[in-house]
Amino acid sequence: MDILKILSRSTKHVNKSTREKDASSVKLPSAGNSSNPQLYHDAVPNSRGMKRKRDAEQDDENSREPVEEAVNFFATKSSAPKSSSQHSAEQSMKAQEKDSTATPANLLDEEECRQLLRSHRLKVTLLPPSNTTAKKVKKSKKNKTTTKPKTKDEYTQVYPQPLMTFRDLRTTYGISGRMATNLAEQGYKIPTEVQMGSLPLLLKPEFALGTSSEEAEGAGKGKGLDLLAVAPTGSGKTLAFLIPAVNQIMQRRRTEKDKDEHVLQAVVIAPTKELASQIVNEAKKLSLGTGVKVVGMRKGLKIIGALDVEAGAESSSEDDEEEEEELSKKPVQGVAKADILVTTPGLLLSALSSDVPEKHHPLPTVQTLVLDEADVLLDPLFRDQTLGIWEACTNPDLRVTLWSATMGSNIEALASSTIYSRRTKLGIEEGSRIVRLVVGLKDSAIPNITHRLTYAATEPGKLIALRQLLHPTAKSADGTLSLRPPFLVFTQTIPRAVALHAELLYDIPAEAGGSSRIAVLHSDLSDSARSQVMTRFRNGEIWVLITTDILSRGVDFRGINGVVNYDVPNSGAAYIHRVGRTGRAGRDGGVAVTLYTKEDIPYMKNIANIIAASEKQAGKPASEASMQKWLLDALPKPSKEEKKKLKMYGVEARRGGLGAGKEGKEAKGGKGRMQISTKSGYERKLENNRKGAIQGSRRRKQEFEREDRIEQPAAEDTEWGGIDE
Ligand SMILES: Nc1ncnc2c1ncn2[C@@H]1O[C@H](COP(=O)(O)OP(=O)(O)OP(=O)(O)O)[C@@H](O)[C@H]1O
Repeated sequence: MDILKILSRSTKHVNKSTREKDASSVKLPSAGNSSNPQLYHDAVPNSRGMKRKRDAEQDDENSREPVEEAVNFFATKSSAPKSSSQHSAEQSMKAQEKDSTATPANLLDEEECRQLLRSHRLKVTLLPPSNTTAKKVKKSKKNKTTTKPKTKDEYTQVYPQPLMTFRDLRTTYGISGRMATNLAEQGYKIPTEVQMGSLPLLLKPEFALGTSSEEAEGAGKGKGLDLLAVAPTGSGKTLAFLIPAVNQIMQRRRTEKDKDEHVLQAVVIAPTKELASQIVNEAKKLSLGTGVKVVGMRKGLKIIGALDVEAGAESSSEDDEEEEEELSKKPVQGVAKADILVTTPGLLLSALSSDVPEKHHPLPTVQTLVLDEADVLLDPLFRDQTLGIWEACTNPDLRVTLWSATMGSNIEALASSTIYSRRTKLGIEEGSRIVRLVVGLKDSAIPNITHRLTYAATEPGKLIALRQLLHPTAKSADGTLSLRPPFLVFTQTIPRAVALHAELLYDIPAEAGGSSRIAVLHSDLSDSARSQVMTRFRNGEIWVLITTDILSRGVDFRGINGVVNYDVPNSGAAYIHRVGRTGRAGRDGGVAVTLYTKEDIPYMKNIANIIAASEKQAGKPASEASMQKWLLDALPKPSKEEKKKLKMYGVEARRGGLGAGKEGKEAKGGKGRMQISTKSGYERKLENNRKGAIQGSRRRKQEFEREDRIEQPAAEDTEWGGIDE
């Protein structure tokens, strides 16, 4: 099944010709248009006739931007005419291929930057320089009210130099030749919007902000900047934070005597092991041959570079050696001598815990702290752990970058108050500026996904609907709907994921791989089982992966065709992240199906609004919108309390296994497997084998009849017909 190989995100370098050959053989829809990973190319006229326009329905702060009348903010990349930026990116790419003599890019004037950033829907603002934010947040805690840090109007918009091509990283921003080669070998040519906006700022802030307003001072004068970046799912945020991290380490090495010593300089935190291990792979590919060492945190790993909290003395290299020697006698523990450490918050914090209660070993050498999926990391579930690590980073030159496709104003407020209060604690008088970068419509799904809401009267009805997606040849209530594998199915709880897996286990006939094609992944599985499932899914051995929100964030399966929300997500943000597992890096054709019953109706408004906004972004005419206005208007608006409850506990009827009501309640909190079928698993297996045999015999007959006319492919190359459209 070579079509499924594109799921892989391996650590191997891919030879260009092989990659092109693979890509051309790929027929999957979401592997379609990926020649340009950018999402937006709004046309920007040359005339300077500015006019303020406010879109009443776009109640996001992006709508406050002055926009030029001719800019079509809802144009899709396919329908929008090629903008100057797109032309220049393509031209630069061609020039890069032809001409290897590198000259630095010219500094664009502010108006040019403004136009380019606008055409890619990039908005960059400086957060207020004072510590007003911190004060307000503290006050709000006391009064138990939520206060926004400052009004949006008080943020200052700036227009940094955009990155037009990856070649400029070498010629203008000074990354090493080896890293530039690694990027080229991975096939990266045109930067995505978030890379376009953030890389100049993080690599050379003084250059990037050189032509910008006076407000940019400070950030541009050697104090650097901290960054909050909000950019769509699958838009390349990983590279955007890894390139500056690796570059900073290489710069230090160039100037230091002991070039080969590994000093922990960057920590990347991600909420799940799966995401952390994916980031490790990406970082390794990027730093291949640079001498930069990337380590993924594991249980029992001791961090070299952490100070002893009681002794308060910095570990000398002698101490390190003794420590290492000591630890080498204990096989359970390892020692992380790394330049970059990638970790989940709990793992690192427990490695830093000391005998002094509430005190952690500090990490004084860390100068870059990256929070990937920052809104989750600063959400109550992980907040204390993340802030604990942040506090342990005591280096006065620490720069923090926060990344996500969704970031509420409460998270922004918490991030900036933490930056300011940390400064006060460390006695840093004047620090870096906090920059916020937003790509596209904030908190919206990417515009190239097709969304479907499918109503089922009852819980078993959802199972029928899911089977119809699996077997679209069967008579379907929605005949237009079909989903090609591979796809992900999200449930609300672990018991429901387990039960659904058991229910569907024998749905794929043995001749197509049978039960091995369907798998389940959740946090109750062992680490090795989880990573095995991930590998099999990436290799295309698994076609349908049933999971919980554990895979909703950050995980990148390149060729995934669809996402099924078997259970509605617990929040609008959860919807955006779940469906964002498809249609990545600008690929078209991803489908997101959400099944719902009457129990879910009170919570559908949020999702419906996101779908409507995303379709509007994609330029879909109202007549073709999957969210018809009458449905949007008819859905009840959940109260704040209901939203909070939903986020914390999910839909009540689904807190247990597949059965609702009493059955569900019994399974609440339990890990038991529940089934809604009246037949035993064995009976269902026999029945499915029988069905598979009948289907197989029918197909063999058809194939036999066709044999005279066409050349028959080898048996192992044929796909199981049940899943095809
Ligand atoms: N400039 C680029 N050109 C082509 N592909 C790219 C580019 N940058 C990143 N990609 C690819 O895009 C995919 C998504 O990237 P990444 O996982 O970093 O997205 P993300 O923004 O972190 O998404 P999420 O919000 O879901 O975590 C990856 O397969 C990556 O290799």
